[in-house]
Amino acid sequence: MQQSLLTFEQIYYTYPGAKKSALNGITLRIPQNKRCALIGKNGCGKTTLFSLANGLYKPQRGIVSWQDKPLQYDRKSLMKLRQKVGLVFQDPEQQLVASTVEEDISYGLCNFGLPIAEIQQRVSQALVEFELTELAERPVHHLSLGQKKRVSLADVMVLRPELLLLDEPTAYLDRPQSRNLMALLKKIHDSGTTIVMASHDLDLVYCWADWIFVMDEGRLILEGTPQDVFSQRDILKNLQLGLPLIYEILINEGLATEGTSLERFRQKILNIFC
Ligand SMILES: Nc1ncnc2c1ncn2[C@@H]1O[C@H](COP(=O)(O)OP(=O)(O)OP(=O)(O)O)[C@@H](O)[C@H]1O
Repeated sequence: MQQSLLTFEQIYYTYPGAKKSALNGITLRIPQNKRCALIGKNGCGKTTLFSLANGLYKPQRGIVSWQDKPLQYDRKSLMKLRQKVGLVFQDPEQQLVASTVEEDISYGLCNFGLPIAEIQQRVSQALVEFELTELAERPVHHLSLGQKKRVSLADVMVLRPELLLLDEPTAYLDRPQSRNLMALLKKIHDSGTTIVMASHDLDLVYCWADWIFVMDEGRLILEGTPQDVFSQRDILKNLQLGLPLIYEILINEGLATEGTSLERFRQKILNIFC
């Protein structure tokens, strides 16, 4: 059986003062080394689940475990967890804290108390990897949104997490920036990092993910390979999610049939776009 990195078991979470719970007994296992996508309507609980994954919130009921060990919520344990589970928020403004790009990338490493030489080495490497060297001295509030998103990803990746959670990473990015981001994610995944991406872009999800979770009203409704999930048209229609346009064209136009020929098309598209 595939090893799980992070496990949510029967998780319930209600925001303070809210009438309805955001998570309603969700059980979900994040498999190691996969490119996972989390999809679902606005407000179904994706961001909340991410916030529980790195201990930002604590469930009122249920257990979140890292490699089968229940999370501990004391400061030291949470620091350790956040080195392993990196969360990149949808809005980079929520993440950027320092005045310059270089300082921002070093912020987390300083918090973790790493030796200065190692901090400098990791920051220089991140500046190169994320093509931020020319922006190193720039104030973060002078950057474009796409540049801010790149910095927020660098902030997290510099800590070398084993699991990377990305909330709507391509939201507001233009096409070239989205493609650059996907190229970066490929490198990150190839280096052994498990990725979970919450996204409303079903075409991107269809091409990129090798495992998909479908949520609704704080629960997991479906999970599986892109083929497994998108062949469940009726369930997806009831959830008002629809299908990826690429998938619909391939099937409706008779260009591919569900099964191996469809998977071949998917792999081809993946090679072109991601
Ligand atoms: N800080 C908060 N206080 C109270 N309720 C909240 C808060 N944040 C989210 N919620 C509610 O919790 C539910 C789940 O929200 P969440 O942001 O997790 O959904 P989501 O799937 O990420 O949505 P989206 O696709 O729009 O980003 C929603 O009903 C939302 O209104």
